[in-house]
Amino acid sequence: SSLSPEMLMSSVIEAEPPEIYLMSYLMKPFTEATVMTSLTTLADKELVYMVGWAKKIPGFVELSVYNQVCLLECGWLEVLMVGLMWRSINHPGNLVFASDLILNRDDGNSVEGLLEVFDMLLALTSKFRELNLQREEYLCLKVMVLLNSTMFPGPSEKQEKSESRDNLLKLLDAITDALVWVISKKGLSLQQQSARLANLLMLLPHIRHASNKGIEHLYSMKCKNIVPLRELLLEMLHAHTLHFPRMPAIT
Ligand SMILES: Cc1cc(O)cc2c1CC(c1ccc(O)cc1)=C2c1ccccc1
Repeated sequence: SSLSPEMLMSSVIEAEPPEIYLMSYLMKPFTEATVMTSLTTLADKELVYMVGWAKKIPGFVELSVYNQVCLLECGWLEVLMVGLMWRSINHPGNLVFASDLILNRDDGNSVEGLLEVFDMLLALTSKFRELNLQREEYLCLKVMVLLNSTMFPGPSEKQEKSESRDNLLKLLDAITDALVWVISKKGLSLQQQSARLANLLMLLPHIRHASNKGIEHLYSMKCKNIVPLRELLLEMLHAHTLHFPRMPAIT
């Protein structure tokens, strides 16, 4: 079923989760524990919405459950960070985790090791701003980081064609076509369109790098027992510490 870029785009716009609030006022001065606990509380709420969001991406639920789980376990922090950077795009120097949880660079100093990752996120957000990233481009990138978060083993010498892997490749092509279509609507020359596509795609390795640094840092926080991670987050974090993709006991 060939999905047109317009149809995929309208489904992705529809799928967007509502704005999340922290709903518990973070007292200054921030401590390691209060900052990390606030981020954890917020992320926990966002992760629940993220599963529903993913399932509204046309074709996602047609993937094998194993592939759906792998993509979410591998890409969840990249997806959260793309959303964070979008919310922060018009707030230079700040990270708008939520409208009631806005942290600046100095707040990153309150948690050991956090400043390094904050600076990556602030630099990436500045790049989004410089590029004048549009909402539909942002929505495509967010779907892309999820679908591109892990490679599935290609057809080895065995002839079995994993249908789910092919479906994922089709989905990646569809979201790429949607991004190309969104960029083509801006009236740029063909050369400028391909340059813009390249500029947007060149952000993906940096988003992955920030996510990997974030996972590392979050894991260090967990080991120091600074932040009470709820079971969902523990599972998501645990998946990154295992070797990917792990074979589940049951699919
Ligand atoms: C930079 C950094 C370092 C770190 O150790 C942890 C996190 C982050 C960012 C971040 C985050 C949270 C919500 C968002 O919407 C977007 C990013 C988290 C975080 C914290 C707890 C649970 C899950 C994720």
